[in-house]
Amino acid sequence: MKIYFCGSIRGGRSDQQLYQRIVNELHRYGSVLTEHVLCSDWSGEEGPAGGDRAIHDRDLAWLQQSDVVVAEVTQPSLGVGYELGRAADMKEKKVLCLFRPSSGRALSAMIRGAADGRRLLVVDYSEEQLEAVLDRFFSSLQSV
Ligand SMILES: O=c1[nH]c(=O)n([C@H]2C[C@H](O)[C@@H](COP(=O)(O)O)O2)cc1CO
Repeated sequence: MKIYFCGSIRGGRSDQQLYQRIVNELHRYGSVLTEHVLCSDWSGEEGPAGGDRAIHDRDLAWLQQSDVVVAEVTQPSLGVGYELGRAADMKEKKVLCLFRPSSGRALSAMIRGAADGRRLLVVDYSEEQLEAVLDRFFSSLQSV
């Protein structure tokens, strides 16, 4: 299973340690195409030659190839919102958005309002529930 993980980079890195935990968990279910989201530099990766254009084109190709998309959406990020919008337009792409209400933020209506309970899910969770939430999501894929 190819998993495309989305998390904020230039949108802000305050959840970086949580992204690490999520990616570690995701390894139990498949290969994670976007490990570089864990990069420590807020401005993004050192980057492939070709700069932002190359990052965009490479990521969209990975998004196409992926079986599922898992996004941590608590830290608002233009890039993550864009990836989710593109994924929503890809037929039969399963998308899980993870949001922590304890952040005190309100998730964009354009993400929460896109949830259809089937192909695109938004799950409100707390960090202690992470493993159980992922387990439920990936088990539900097997039963499809
Ligand atoms: O260097 C990068 N590499 C990269 O793959 N991305 C992608 C993956 C992340 O899920 C998302 C983060 O977007 P943003 O940087 O706008 O927060 O965009 C974003 C950047 C920097 O914008």
